[in-house]
Formats: sequence, structure tokens, C-alpha cells
Amino acid sequence: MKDNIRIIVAGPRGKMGMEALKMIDKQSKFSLAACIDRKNDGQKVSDIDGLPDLDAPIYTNPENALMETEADVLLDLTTPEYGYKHGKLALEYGVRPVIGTTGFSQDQLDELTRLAEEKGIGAVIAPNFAVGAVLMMQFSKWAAKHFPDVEIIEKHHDQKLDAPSGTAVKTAQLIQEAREPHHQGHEEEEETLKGARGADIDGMKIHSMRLPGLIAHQEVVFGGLGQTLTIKHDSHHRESFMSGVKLSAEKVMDLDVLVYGLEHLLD
Ligand SMILES: NC(=O)C1=CN([C@@H]2O[C@H](COP(=O)(O)OP(=O)(O)OC[C@H]3O[C@@H](n4cnc5c(N)ncnc54)[C@H](OP(=O)(O)O)[C@@H]3O)[C@@H](O)[C@H]2O)C=CC1
Ligand SMILES: O=C(O)C1=N[C@H](C(=O)O)C[C@H](O)C1
Repeated sequence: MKDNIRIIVAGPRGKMGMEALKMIDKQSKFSLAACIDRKNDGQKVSDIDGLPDLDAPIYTNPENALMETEADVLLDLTTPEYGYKHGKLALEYGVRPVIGTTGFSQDQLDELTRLAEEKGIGAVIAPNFAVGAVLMMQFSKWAAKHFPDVEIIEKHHDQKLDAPSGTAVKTAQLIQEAREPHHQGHEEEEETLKGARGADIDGMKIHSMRLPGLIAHQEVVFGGLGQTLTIKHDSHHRESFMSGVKLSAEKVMDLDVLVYGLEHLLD
């Protein structure tokens, strides 16, 4: 493995971006090549209040960051619109994207997957970097073989842009892979207040809660005859995501395709 992986962070002033900068600062095998920020062009990271004392340049133009800094990895923690743009640009410039940003459409995921394959460049898109959340999703996939009736309740802080969460969508997709085709509930059900039953993926309902005081939480509730099974994960601090970010930035160096989900990188 390369002993110095040079990382560009897009979204350094965000909640996840700041946590990622602290993690990069602590890892001897990583160095911060640059940041992509929509403010502070030409400044250093160390010039910005609240950011670690790192001597890396800030660019508002992502192409300049990709051209001028000899980076290996672009870590994107921004918004769906910019995460997609940054992912595409990184692949075009031969820099491996590691994307934690959520809220992409299936078409956007397909396009990034296609581009990575065409260029033969590794990429990771992980809707959740917390190992506990990945296990929660895998346990849910397993449970769905035995309990095909399931609803997902995801709870996040009230500044989150996208709903449902990327984790909830990925959980529903994994359950879809595992359970037999199945109709939940009954035909006569009627919503007397629109939205009361939540969003729907393949008959699975997803309920999204947004409140101050929350970080990132999910319960997957299975129902069977005379019993329920609840699989639950809580991120109490954004540190919970950093071991997954670190693993992704290391493993992406050995990939030549895009992988969607941290489960593909864990032993
Ligand atoms: N995969 C995972 O494990 C996790 C994923 N996430 C996802 O990561 C993303 C970021 O989350 P979070 O940190 O909480 O969000 P924040 O809103 O705290 O941070 C997003 C940052 O992106 C910046 N930004 C927006 N547009 C651009 C742009 N064009 N160029 C550079 N920076 C830009 C914003 O800048 P400004 O301040 O100027 O608006 C902001 O600082 C979300 O999609 C979230 O769902 C979050 C947690 C875990
Ligand atoms: O926005 C967040 O905070 C989170 N977003 C990701 C998601 O949409 O699943 C991961 C985690 O839940 C935190």
C-alpha cells in the first residue's frame, strides 16, 4: 500500500468535513492535499477558524484542485448535486472518489459506476461509514429471509437535506435482494392524511424523523406471527463514521471499479 495517500476534502467546513480533517491529521499514512470549499479560495486550511492547523490550500474551483495537487483520493462530504459533480470530475482527472454524500438518484449512481469502469479507476460510495450501521444493514438483510414484513424508521438531525436517508434506501435495497417477492399489509388500507404511511420502496415503508439533538439513528422493525424483531443502530457522534472513511481511502487505492457500500470493503 502507498505510504502517503494524498486526500482532497470537499466540504471541509461541514459537520462531516471537519471530522474528516481531524482524522486525516491524526493518520501518518494520510496527508491533506487540498480542500474544495465554496468560500475562502486561495487561503490555507489553517487560516479558517475552527479547522485544524493544516498547511493545505483551499480551492473553490474543483478542477484546479484536481489538476494542481497530485492527489490520490477525493473525499466528498457535500450535497448530492456537488457530490455527483465532484465524483465525475475526480474520475475524469484520474483521482479516486470516496463519497459519503447521500441523496443520489439511481441514474447518478449508474453514471458514476459506468465512468469508473470506463476509466478503470477505483471509487467508493458509502451511504454510511459507521461499521455498526453496516452490520445493522447486513443483519436486516439476513432477517428479511425469515421476516419478509418490515418497516424502516430513520431519525436524523434537523439540518439534513435528503429524506429518506441514504442508509434507509440502502437497507431497503439489501432487504429487497434477500426476501421473496412479497406484498405487505392489505389492499384496503387508506391514508386519511397524506404521508401517514411514509415513503415506499417495494412495499417497505420508510419513516423519516428530523429533530435537534439527534445525529443518525435507524431501526429496522420486522413483524411475524406473535413476534417482532427490531435491529437498531445509533451514531451518537460523527467520530463513528471515521474508521469507515479511513478504510475506504485505503482500500480505494487497490480498486479499479466503483463499489457501493462499505460492506464490500470489510472482511
Ligand atoms: N456516509 C456517511 O457515513 C455519512 C454521510 N453523510 C452525508 O454527508 C453529506 C454532508 O453531511 P454534513 O457534513 O452533515 O452536512 P453539512 O451541511 O454540515 O456540510 C456540507 C458542507 O458541504 C459544503 N458544500 C456545499 N456545496 C459545496 C460545494 N459546491 N463545494 C464545496 N463545499 C460545498 C457546505 O458549505 P456551506 O457551509 O458553504 O454551505 C457545507 O460546509 C450529506 O450528504 C450527508 O447525508 C453524513 C454523515 C455520515
Ligand atoms: O446526514 C447525515 O447526518 C447522515 N447521512 C447518511 C445517510 O443519509 O444515511 C449517513 C448517516 O445516517 C448520517
